[in-house]
Amino acid sequence: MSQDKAIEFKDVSFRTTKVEILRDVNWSINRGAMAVILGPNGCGKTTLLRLITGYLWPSEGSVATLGCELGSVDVHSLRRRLGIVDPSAVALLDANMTALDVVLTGFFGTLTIYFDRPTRTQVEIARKAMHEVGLFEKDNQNFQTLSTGEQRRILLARAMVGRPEMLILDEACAGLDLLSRETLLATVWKMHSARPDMTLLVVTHHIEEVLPTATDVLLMREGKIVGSGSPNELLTNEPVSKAFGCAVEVSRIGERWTWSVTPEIWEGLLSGGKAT
Ligand SMILES: Nc1ncnc2c1ncn2[C@@H]1O[C@H](COP(=O)(O)OP(=O)(O)OP(=O)(O)O)[C@@H](O)[C@H]1O
Repeated sequence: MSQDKAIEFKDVSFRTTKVEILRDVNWSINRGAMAVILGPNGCGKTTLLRLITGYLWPSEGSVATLGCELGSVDVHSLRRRLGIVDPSAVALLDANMTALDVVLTGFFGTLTIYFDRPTRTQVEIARKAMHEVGLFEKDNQNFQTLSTGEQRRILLARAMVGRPEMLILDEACAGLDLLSRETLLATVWKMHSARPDMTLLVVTHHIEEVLPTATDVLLMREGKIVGSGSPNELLTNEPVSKAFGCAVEVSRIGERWTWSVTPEIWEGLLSGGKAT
């Protein structure tokens, strides 16, 4: 285990009593990295994240997050060093909160603000975070009435108030239109540029969400690593097609990646046959 590493998986397998979900995962990223875990539905991304955040325990091997090995660390104090943007949390938030209240819950790791009394300094920090995500003037608006794109940026501000050493985006762009997605990505990119020591981990199944300055990519399929390396090495037709189980054309346009699938493989997809 190295203190320079933000994440370190060594020979990790994870299984329930019935199924093996991850097998032989060896992967590490340095602190300050901008990393992406990319893979299709069901490849094990959420399970990897639960191991990183200490909600699950490896069946074999070891997992270290921010230099702390699971098993020899208080996971609650570890989680305070992480900022997590998880859109599925929206459904769990107290419905009566303003946007500012939601940002303030980031200090307490809670889903409501009514049992906590934020200090004046915390309110100031929360307002600054709202400013940084471009939503300063929405402080008093009920969170549930914000657009989905605005809600995501508020969740980002919530994740940032505790000055996390690692920011984790868990499918943070899911359900966003192009402009909302790009606004969120641009905000995250700017935040990371202003905090080069902060590690950024983006978990996604969309190649378009790989940021221009990403340093590391982990490609997953069916609980196993298809490849890990730099975006230039990994984001090419062969490894991406292997990970996603169909023939994909990957293109780099400027500093971004995009992909497409030609209708020639549709027949194979519809008949449940070969799609590659
Ligand atoms: N508790 C469990 N019991 C049985 N199978 C499980 C359990 N948890 C996850 N799985 C299975 O493990 C595989 C990986 O699940 P996981 O949620 O990690 O994938 P994912 O890559 O995050 O998927 P998605 O992108 O759809 O969220 C899936 O096939 C899932 O059905």
